[in-house]
Amino acid sequence: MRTPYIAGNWKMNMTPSAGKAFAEELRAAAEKAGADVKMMVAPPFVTIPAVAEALKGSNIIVAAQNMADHTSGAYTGEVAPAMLKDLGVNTVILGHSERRSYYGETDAYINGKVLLAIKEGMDVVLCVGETLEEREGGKLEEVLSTQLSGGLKDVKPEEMAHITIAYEPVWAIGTGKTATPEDADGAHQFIRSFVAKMYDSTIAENLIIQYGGSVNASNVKALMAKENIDGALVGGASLSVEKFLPIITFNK
Ligand SMILES: O=C[C@H](O)COP(=O)(O)O
Repeated sequence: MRTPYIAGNWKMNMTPSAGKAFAEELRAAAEKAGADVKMMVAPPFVTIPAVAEALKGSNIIVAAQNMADHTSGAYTGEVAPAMLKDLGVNTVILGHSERRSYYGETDAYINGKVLLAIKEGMDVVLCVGETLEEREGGKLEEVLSTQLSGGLKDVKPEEMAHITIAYEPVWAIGTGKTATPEDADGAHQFIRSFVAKMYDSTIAENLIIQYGGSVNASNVKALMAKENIDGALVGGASLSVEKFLPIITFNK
Protein backbone atom coordinates (compact mmCIF):
# COMPACT_ATOMS: atom_id res chain seq x y z
CA MET A 1 0.00 0.00 0.00
CA ARG A 2 1.56 3.26 -1.14
CA THR A 3 0.58 6.39 0.83
CA PRO A 4 -0.40 9.27 -1.48
CA TYR A 5 2.32 11.92 -1.46
CA ILE A 6 1.34 15.43 -2.56
CA ALA A 7 4.05 18.07 -2.82
CA GLY A 8 4.04 21.76 -3.62
CA ASN A 9 7.12 23.09 -5.40
CA TRP A 10 6.99 26.85 -4.94
CA LYS A 11 9.83 27.41 -7.41
CA MET A 12 11.07 31.04 -7.26
CA ASN A 13 7.96 32.36 -5.54
CA MET A 14 7.19 33.55 -1.99
CA THR A 15 9.35 35.88 0.04
CA PRO A 16 10.01 34.76 3.63
CA SER A 17 7.13 36.86 4.96
CA ALA A 18 4.70 35.75 2.25
CA GLY A 19 5.79 32.14 2.75
CA LYS A 20 5.23 32.31 6.49
CA ALA A 21 1.72 33.73 6.09
CA PHE A 22 0.94 31.17 3.40
CA ALA A 23 2.26 28.26 5.48
CA GLU A 24 0.16 29.31 8.48
CA GLU A 25 -2.94 29.50 6.30
CA LEU A 26 -2.18 26.17 4.63
CA ARG A 27 -1.55 24.43 7.94
CA ALA A 28 -4.86 25.65 9.40
CA ALA A 29 -6.78 24.70 6.25
CA ALA A 30 -5.17 21.24 6.01
CA GLU A 31 -5.84 20.52 9.68
CA LYS A 32 -9.45 21.71 9.44
CA ALA A 33 -10.05 19.61 6.33
CA GLY A 34 -8.38 16.57 7.91
CA ALA A 35 -6.03 16.17 4.94
CA ASP A 36 -4.99 12.54 4.91
CA VAL A 37 -2.01 12.34 2.58
CA LYS A 38 1.73 12.76 2.97
CA MET A 39 2.25 16.50 2.35
CA MET A 40 5.32 18.49 1.45
CA VAL A 41 6.12 22.07 0.45
CA ALA A 42 9.40 23.19 -1.11
CA PRO A 43 10.01 26.92 -0.62
CA PRO A 44 13.01 28.84 -1.98
CA PHE A 45 16.08 28.50 0.28
CA VAL A 46 15.72 31.88 2.00
CA THR A 47 12.04 31.26 2.72
CA ILE A 48 12.67 27.87 4.35
CA PRO A 49 13.35 29.10 7.93
CA ALA A 50 10.10 31.09 8.14
CA VAL A 51 8.08 28.24 6.67
CA ALA A 52 9.77 25.62 8.85
CA GLU A 53 8.90 27.70 11.91
CA ALA A 54 5.28 28.11 10.79
CA LEU A 55 4.92 24.37 10.11
CA LYS A 56 6.75 23.12 13.21
CA GLY A 57 4.81 20.25 14.78
CA SER A 58 2.52 19.91 11.75
CA ASN A 59 2.52 16.96 9.38
CA ILE A 60 3.61 19.06 6.41
CA ILE A 61 7.19 18.30 5.39
CA VAL A 62 9.42 21.22 4.41
CA ALA A 63 11.78 20.37 1.57
CA ALA A 64 14.42 22.15 -0.50
CA GLN A 65 14.18 22.58 -4.27
CA ASN A 66 17.84 21.86 -4.83
CA MET A 67 21.11 21.28 -2.99
CA ALA A 68 24.86 21.45 -3.55
CA ASP A 69 26.86 18.45 -4.66
CA HIS A 70 29.49 19.13 -1.98
CA THR A 71 29.37 19.23 1.80
CA SER A 72 31.14 22.59 2.34
CA GLY A 73 33.81 24.85 0.94
CA ALA A 74 34.40 27.34 -1.84
CA TYR A 75 31.21 26.86 -3.87
CA THR A 76 29.79 30.36 -4.15
CA GLY A 77 26.02 30.51 -4.18
CA GLU A 78 25.50 26.89 -3.15
CA VAL A 79 23.67 25.42 -0.16
CA ALA A 80 25.04 22.34 1.61
CA PRO A 81 23.02 19.45 3.01
CA ALA A 82 24.14 20.23 6.58
CA MET A 83 22.72 23.76 6.22
CA LEU A 84 19.36 22.34 5.23
CA LYS A 85 19.39 19.72 7.97
CA ASP A 86 20.20 22.42 10.52
CA LEU A 87 16.85 23.99 9.57
CA GLY A 88 15.07 20.65 9.96
CA VAL A 89 14.94 20.01 6.22
CA ASN A 90 15.49 16.35 5.40
CA THR A 91 13.97 16.17 1.93
CA VAL A 92 15.29 17.60 -1.32
CA ILE A 93 13.94 17.79 -4.86
CA LEU A 94 16.70 16.98 -7.37
CA GLY A 95 16.88 16.97 -11.15
CA HIS A 96 13.86 19.16 -11.79
CA SER A 97 13.51 19.82 -15.51
CA GLU A 98 14.05 23.54 -14.92
CA ARG A 99 17.42 22.72 -13.32
CA ARG A 100 18.23 20.40 -16.21
CA SER A 101 17.24 22.80 -18.99
CA TYR A 102 18.08 26.28 -17.59
CA TYR A 103 21.13 25.37 -15.51
CA GLY A 104 22.55 22.51 -17.54
CA GLU A 105 22.28 19.84 -14.83
CA THR A 106 23.24 16.47 -16.25
CA ASP A 107 22.30 13.01 -15.01
CA ALA A 108 25.83 12.52 -13.67
CA TYR A 109 25.74 15.81 -11.74
CA ILE A 110 22.27 15.05 -10.39
CA ASN A 111 23.45 11.58 -9.41
CA GLY A 112 26.26 13.13 -7.34
CA LYS A 113 23.67 15.12 -5.40
CA VAL A 114 21.38 12.09 -4.99
CA LEU A 115 24.24 10.06 -3.51
CA LEU A 116 25.27 12.92 -1.24
CA ALA A 117 21.70 13.46 -0.01
CA ILE A 118 21.40 9.77 0.82
CA LYS A 119 24.77 9.75 2.56
CA GLU A 120 23.51 12.69 4.62
CA GLY A 121 20.39 10.72 5.59
CA MET A 122 18.02 12.78 3.47
CA ASP A 123 15.03 11.81 1.33
CA VAL A 124 15.09 12.66 -2.35
CA VAL A 125 12.40 13.46 -4.90
CA LEU A 126 14.16 12.71 -8.19
CA CYS A 127 12.47 14.32 -11.20
CA VAL A 128 12.46 12.73 -14.63
CA GLY A 129 10.54 13.49 -17.79
CA GLU A 130 10.69 14.03 -21.51
CA THR A 131 10.31 17.05 -23.77
CA LEU A 132 7.55 17.20 -26.36
CA GLU A 133 10.11 16.64 -29.11
CA GLU A 134 11.37 13.51 -27.36
CA ARG A 135 7.84 12.18 -26.82
CA GLU A 136 6.84 12.85 -30.42
CA GLY A 137 10.07 11.31 -31.61
CA GLY A 138 9.19 8.06 -29.82
CA LYS A 139 11.96 8.54 -27.28
CA LEU A 140 9.92 8.52 -24.06
CA GLU A 141 11.24 5.21 -22.77
CA GLU A 142 14.81 5.93 -23.83
CA VAL A 143 14.78 9.28 -22.01
CA LEU A 144 13.25 7.85 -18.84
CA SER A 145 15.67 4.90 -18.84
CA THR A 146 18.68 7.21 -19.22
CA GLN A 147 17.51 9.60 -16.50
CA LEU A 148 16.67 6.76 -14.10
CA SER A 149 19.82 4.73 -14.63
CA GLY A 150 21.94 7.91 -14.52
CA GLY A 151 20.20 9.53 -11.56
CA LEU A 152 20.06 6.35 -9.47
CA LYS A 153 23.54 5.07 -10.32
CA ASP A 154 25.16 3.48 -7.24
CA VAL A 155 22.04 3.97 -5.10
CA LYS A 156 21.87 0.75 -3.10
CA PRO A 157 18.68 -1.31 -2.87
CA GLU A 158 18.30 -0.57 0.84
CA GLU A 159 18.55 3.17 0.08
CA MET A 160 15.65 3.14 -2.36
CA ALA A 161 13.19 3.69 0.52
CA HIS A 162 14.57 7.26 0.57
CA ILE A 163 13.78 7.86 -3.09
CA THR A 164 10.56 9.19 -4.59
CA ILE A 165 10.37 9.61 -8.35
CA ALA A 166 8.48 12.55 -9.86
CA TYR A 167 7.49 12.02 -13.49
CA GLU A 168 7.12 15.43 -15.07
CA PRO A 169 6.66 15.63 -18.82
CA VAL A 170 8.40 18.92 -19.62
CA TRP A 171 5.67 19.94 -22.07
CA ALA A 172 3.05 19.77 -19.30
CA ILE A 173 4.87 21.97 -16.80
CA GLY A 174 3.26 25.36 -16.27
CA THR A 175 1.56 25.14 -19.64
CA GLY A 176 -1.93 24.12 -18.57
CA LYS A 177 -1.44 20.95 -20.67
CA THR A 178 -1.71 17.83 -18.55
CA ALA A 179 -0.76 14.38 -19.75
CA THR A 180 -3.94 12.33 -19.85
CA PRO A 181 -4.25 10.05 -16.84
CA GLU A 182 -3.65 7.13 -19.23
CA ASP A 183 -0.49 8.67 -20.70
CA ALA A 184 0.83 9.51 -17.26
CA ASP A 185 0.00 6.08 -15.91
CA GLY A 186 1.77 4.47 -18.88
CA ALA A 187 4.93 6.44 -18.14
CA HIS A 188 4.66 5.61 -14.44
CA GLN A 189 4.22 1.95 -15.28
CA PHE A 190 7.35 2.08 -17.41
CA ILE A 191 9.27 3.76 -14.56
CA ARG A 192 8.11 1.10 -12.11
CA SER A 193 9.07 -1.74 -14.41
CA PHE A 194 12.46 -0.15 -15.11
CA VAL A 195 13.10 0.17 -11.36
CA ALA A 196 12.07 -3.48 -10.97
CA LYS A 197 14.76 -4.37 -13.50
CA MET A 198 17.36 -2.14 -11.80
CA TYR A 199 16.47 -3.45 -8.34
CA ASP A 200 13.63 -5.88 -7.69
CA SER A 201 9.86 -6.08 -7.81
CA THR A 202 9.36 -5.30 -4.10
CA ILE A 203 11.35 -2.08 -4.35
CA ALA A 204 9.42 -1.17 -7.50
CA GLU A 205 6.07 -1.94 -5.87
CA ASN A 206 6.90 0.22 -2.86
CA LEU A 207 8.27 3.12 -4.94
CA ILE A 208 6.20 6.30 -4.76
CA ILE A 209 5.90 7.90 -8.20
CA GLN A 210 4.45 11.41 -8.30
CA TYR A 211 3.05 13.02 -11.41
CA GLY A 212 3.84 16.67 -12.09
CA GLY A 213 2.63 18.97 -14.83
CA SER A 214 -0.33 21.34 -14.49
CA VAL A 215 -1.98 19.30 -11.72
CA ASN A 216 -5.02 21.13 -10.39
CA ALA A 217 -8.26 20.61 -8.47
CA SER A 218 -10.06 19.45 -11.61
CA ASN A 219 -7.65 16.77 -12.78
CA VAL A 220 -6.12 15.45 -9.55
CA LYS A 221 -8.77 12.81 -8.85
CA ALA A 222 -8.57 11.24 -12.30
CA LEU A 223 -4.78 11.19 -12.13
CA MET A 224 -4.68 9.76 -8.61
CA ALA A 225 -7.21 7.07 -9.56
CA LYS A 226 -4.60 5.46 -11.79
CA GLU A 227 -2.83 2.43 -10.45
CA ASN A 228 0.72 3.70 -10.84
CA ILE A 229 0.19 7.35 -9.88
CA ASP A 230 0.93 7.73 -6.18
CA GLY A 231 1.12 11.46 -5.75
CA ALA A 232 1.63 14.82 -7.35
CA LEU A 233 4.40 17.39 -7.58
CA VAL A 234 2.43 20.59 -7.97
CA GLY A 235 3.86 23.91 -9.14
CA GLY A 236 1.46 26.75 -9.92
CA ALA A 237 -1.54 25.37 -8.04
CA SER A 238 0.50 24.98 -4.85
CA LEU A 239 0.84 28.74 -4.53
CA SER A 240 -2.71 29.39 -3.36
CA VAL A 241 -4.42 27.63 -0.46
CA GLU A 242 -7.68 27.76 -2.38
CA LYS A 243 -6.10 25.81 -5.24
CA PHE A 244 -3.84 23.51 -3.21
CA LEU A 245 -6.38 22.43 -0.58
CA PRO A 246 -8.60 20.47 -3.02
CA ILE A 247 -5.45 18.70 -4.25
CA ILE A 248 -4.28 17.62 -0.79
CA THR A 249 -7.83 16.54 0.05
CA PHE A 250 -8.49 14.77 -3.27
CA ASN A 251 -9.30 11.57 -1.35
CA LYS A 252 -11.80 13.11 1.09
O1 LIG B 1 7.55 20.96 -9.78
C1 LIG B 1 6.43 21.14 -10.28
C2 LIG B 1 6.20 20.99 -11.68
O2 LIG B 1 7.19 21.57 -12.45
C3 LIG B 1 4.82 21.26 -12.16
O3 LIG B 1 4.56 22.65 -12.26
P1 LIG B 1 3.08 23.12 -12.67
O4 LIG B 1 2.13 22.43 -11.73
O5 LIG B 1 3.09 24.60 -12.52
O6 LIG B 1 2.86 22.66 -14.08
